[in-house]
Parts: sequence; C-alpha cells; structure tokens
Amino acid sequence: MVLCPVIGKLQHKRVVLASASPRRQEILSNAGLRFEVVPSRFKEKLHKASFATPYAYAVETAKQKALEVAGRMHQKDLRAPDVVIGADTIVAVGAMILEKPVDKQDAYRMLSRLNGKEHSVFTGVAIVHCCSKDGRLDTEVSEFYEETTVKFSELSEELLWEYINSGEPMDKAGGYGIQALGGMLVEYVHGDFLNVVGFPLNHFCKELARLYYPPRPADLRRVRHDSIPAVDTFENLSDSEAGGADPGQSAKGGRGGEQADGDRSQAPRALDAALNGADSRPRFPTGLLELMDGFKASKVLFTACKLKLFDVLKDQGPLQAVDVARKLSTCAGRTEQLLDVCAALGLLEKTRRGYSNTEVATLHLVSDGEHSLQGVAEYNDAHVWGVFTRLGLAVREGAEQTRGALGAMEEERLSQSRELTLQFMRAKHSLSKLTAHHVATAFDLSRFASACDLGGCTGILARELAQEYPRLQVTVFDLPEVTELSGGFQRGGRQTERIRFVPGDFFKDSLPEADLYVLSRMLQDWPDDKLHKLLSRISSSCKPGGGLLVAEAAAEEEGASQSPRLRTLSAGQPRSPDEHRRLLQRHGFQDVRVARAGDLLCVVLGTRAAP
Ligand SMILES: Cc1cn([C@H]2C[C@H](O)[C@@H](COP(=O)(O)OP(=O)(O)OP(=O)(O)O)O2)c(=O)[nH]c1=O
Repeated sequence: MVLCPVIGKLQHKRVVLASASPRRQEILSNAGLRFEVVPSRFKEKLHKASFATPYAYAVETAKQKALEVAGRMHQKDLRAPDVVIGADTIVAVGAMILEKPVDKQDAYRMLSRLNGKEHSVFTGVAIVHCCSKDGRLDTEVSEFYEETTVKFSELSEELLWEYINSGEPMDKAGGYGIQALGGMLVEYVHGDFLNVVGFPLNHFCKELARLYYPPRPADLRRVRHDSIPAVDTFENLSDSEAGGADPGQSAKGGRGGEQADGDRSQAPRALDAALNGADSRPRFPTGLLELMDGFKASKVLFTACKLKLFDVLKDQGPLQAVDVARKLSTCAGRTEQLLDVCAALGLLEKTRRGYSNTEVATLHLVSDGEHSLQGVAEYNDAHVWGVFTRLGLAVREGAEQTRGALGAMEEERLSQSRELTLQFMRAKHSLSKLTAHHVATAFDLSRFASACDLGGCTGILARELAQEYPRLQVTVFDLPEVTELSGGFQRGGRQTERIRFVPGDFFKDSLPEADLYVLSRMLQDWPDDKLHKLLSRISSSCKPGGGLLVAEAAAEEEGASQSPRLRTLSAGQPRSPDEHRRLLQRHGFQDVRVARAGDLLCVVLGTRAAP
C-alpha cells in the first residue's frame, strides 16, 4: 500500500494520540496507524492575543496537549511512549479565533459570525518524540499546521437554531461539524477536508516522510522543485534515504509550520527522481530484507503459540503486559516485547486496556479453536525449523534431503518418536481442515461408491467426503504408526460408520480396493521417481471407469494468491493444469479435469481408461 512505508515507520513504536476527539482517532486508525489514546488534560487557555497568528495558537496548543500526555505517562510508568501526537483545531474569522462553544448562545454567536462568509479552519499538529535519559524525559517536537478555507451559505435564523438544537455544534470548533449535519451549511471547501474534521492526514504523512526520510546531501544539490513529496511518491521512499538519521535529530529545535514550509525546497529523492527521469541508484530491497528477517517473525509466532499466549488472551484479555507475564510465569519486560512484536505483526491488538487477540489470532491461533493452526506452528517449531537449519548440509550432501520441508518431514517422521508423529498429524489435521471441504466438493463424485484416501492421516478429508456423499464408503490408508494414533482425532458422528482406517505403505503394500483414489497434497512432496512409482501403483489398482482425485498447491499463473512461503513447504514447483493433465494421462487416466479449490489448491480428476 502506498502509505505503508510512512505510517509503517511508526509501526514498531509505542504511539499515543493525545486527543479525545473521536474524529482524530478514526482518521488515524483508518490510515492503518496503531496507537493508544490518552486524552490530554491540558486546558486550552493560552492567551490568544499573545500569538501573532491564529495558527501559531493552534500549533502551540497542540504541542502543549502532547507534552502534557508525554510528561504524565513518563511520571506514571517511568517510561514515556515513543511518539505522542497532539492536535488542535480552531476556526478563524480574520484574527478572531473560535474554539468549541460553551453553550447554545455561544454556538449561535459563532455560527452567526460564519454565516454567508468564508473562514479558515486551522489544525495545529505536534509530533513529540520521547525518550527517557537517567529517569528524565527528553522530548523533541516537530510541529506544523494546515489551513482549509470553508464558506457558509446564507442561513436563516430558524435554520441556525434548528442546527444548534440538534446538539451537533457543542464539541466542535466554530460550532459546526462539516462531516455531519453541518455539511449542509457549507457552500464550498478549499483544501484538506480531513483538516476541518480535526486531523490533516495528508500533511501528517508528509511530515513523517520529512522526519524519517530526510533528503540526502546529494539530493539537496539537485533541488529543483519547490514542493514536498506528494503522498503517492512515498512508495518509492525507503530506509536508504533515512541515511541512519534519527527522527529526533531532524525534529530538533521543533520545526514549526513555517520552518517546515521552508524545508519544502528540499525535494526528496523520490520526487526528484520522478522529476529528473531515471535514477541510477537501485530501488531499496525491502522485500529482500523482509525475507532475511522472516525467520524472526516465524519464531515470534511459534514462541507465542508455545507459551499459550493467545489462549490466555482469549479467556482473559484484554490484559496488560505485566498480567500476561504473571499468568504465563514469564519475565515481564521480555513478555512486553513479545506482545509488542505480536501486535506489530497483526496478531494482537494493543489498546489502553491492554493486549487482546486480533480476529486472525482468535480464529487460528487459539489452541482449541475449530480452525486452529496451532498444530502447524507447533510442528514447524519443533521439527521443520530443525530440518531447515540443516538445509546447507542437505544441499551439499544429498538430493534426497533437499526435497523441501514436507518431503523431509514425511521422511523424518518415519524414523521419529511417537510424539513427533503426533505433532505431524496435528499439523496436517489442521491444514486439512482448511481445505477438505473444497477438495471434496471441487467435482461431483457421487458416481463413486468407494474411495481410498492415500496418506489420509487423521481422516479429515475422508470425513468430509463421507459427509458430502451419503453412499460413499471411505478408506483412509496410511502408515501403521499414523493409523494407530488417528483414533485420538475422531469426533464420532454418523458418517464415521462409513470410514475405515487401513494401515499400510503405499510404496510397498497392495492398495485397498476402491472406485476412487485420492491423493491430497502428496505428489508435490515426492521426487519424480517416487511420484511415478506411486501413480503407476494407483493406476494398476484402479479399475477402468474408476477415478483418481489429486489435490495440489495451485500454480501461480492460474492466479493463485498462495504465498511463496507456503509454496516452499513443498519440494517442486506447483504444476499447471496442463502438466497435471499430462501426468495423469501418462498413467492411464483420461478425461482429466482441473478445478480450483479455495485459494490454495488445484484439484484434478481423471478417469481410468480401459487398458
Ligand atoms: C470545524 C470542525 C471541527 N470539528 C472538531 C474536531 C475537533 O475534535 C474539535 C476541535 O476541538 P479540539 O480542541 O481541537 O479537539 P477535541 O477537544 O475534540 O479533542 P482534544 O482536545 O482531546 O484533542 O472540533 C469537527 O469534528 N468538524 C468540523 O467541521
């Protein structure tokens, strides 16, 4: 998203909005900013006459609001937030400043002044960067303002009073709310609409860009445009432009709106590049760096799952970090860090009331949830992590071990402990739950009386098939150590009567008889020799007219939204529909049809031709 790099700069910081204004909260959270709300207790009583301009008053009030919150939070927690944002909106008619009306008469006086005329709405904004040094609060303030011109129509007394009696004017500067009923009073607006509503989002983003991506000296020499970057150029800005600059440093001395305007002559690289044509420097490799750091995010997720963090928050959240630490018997400081990273990864929500699960965590990371993926996290942490740490060795020493995680998992589990087999089964069980219905319903399979799910593990797909096709008898064929443990995953229910588990190895033992053979997420994990061996065994067991149903990861060119990370779990590249068709045809299946199943899978059905 275009704004992400700028708003994202605040993602790993503790950001506080020092405002009770619901409009400001909405504007900022709609922009994707994560923040806590701590309304300021600063009384808006600065001496207006001592300010040269109305906007200087708004900027100073915004600054005092933010500093009050930073100071109070620092005193209370002995730790200030990283960034505090304060804002103040005023209406100005000439030199006269109108704030929120104190009563209806006051609202009437204000609205009468605005009636039929143009006025200015100023919002002053202060971004305060905080840090604690030797127990003392250190702040660096960056401030700016935005002006919007609004013109009211000629309004009758009756209409004014009707509006005042609606109650809307009371908590709004100038006594009106342009975003609601007050919009009917307005003839035109010049400038940023959101500025009138209480927060100049566009200018805020530009200010963040200025703070976090200051122009490099080389850029300053190439300056040729009197502007700061438009919002849509943020996409091209990157950390490389930050040049290691500390946002605080660039904010030092508290740049005022006018001072910030002065900086506008320093066009940053993105704009400069756009103006001057091609830039010889390479784009900043954000994706690559994310890839390099990806393992950290995975490990955070695994650790949170292992600690049962999401379970605790599900039952007792929202909770403050100290309470989470107490419940998990963990170190409070480190727990808070873990919670903050989880919040930054979108797994948790952080508010004043504490941390709570986001929707995705509630759905997939709570251990007893219907769609829980805890099993996958657990298995990846306990096993796949280890497999991948040996990847270098595997690549150097043998092709077999480089078949990708699932292949390696499959292989290793054969020789591993019962606990590992259980972990593997839990992982496969939860993944199959997500896809089983799609696989079972991708084609009408009602012509088959019996089916055999090869490597069917806990029988999730078998269950779905039995549920979907009331006549179908289903066999789950899997290794003895798997079928032995599969009982623990059964939920009972009528369709289980039509499901049986048969132990065996599909590479060695004869396959159970069936009209339809099913291979779900199997083929991609095997090297070619084993894949063809398996398909040829199925082909020999399948009667003419019988079927083979294959479900595999979908290939990207079919428009799959599958993430590269998921694909790397498999050995090979996903096959295209044509490749699937050829593969099944090669093993004696005809009328091969291909369908998409959900976001992840492609399902293929072939009919065994007469030999
Ligand atoms: C002109 C105008 C103002 N307003 C609002 C924005 C602000 O919330 C309010 C101006 O008062 P402010 O003092 O800027 O803000 P506030 O009191 O709501 O919150 P806090 O002091 O805690 O930050 O008026 C509208 O919602 N619509 C409008 O059209």
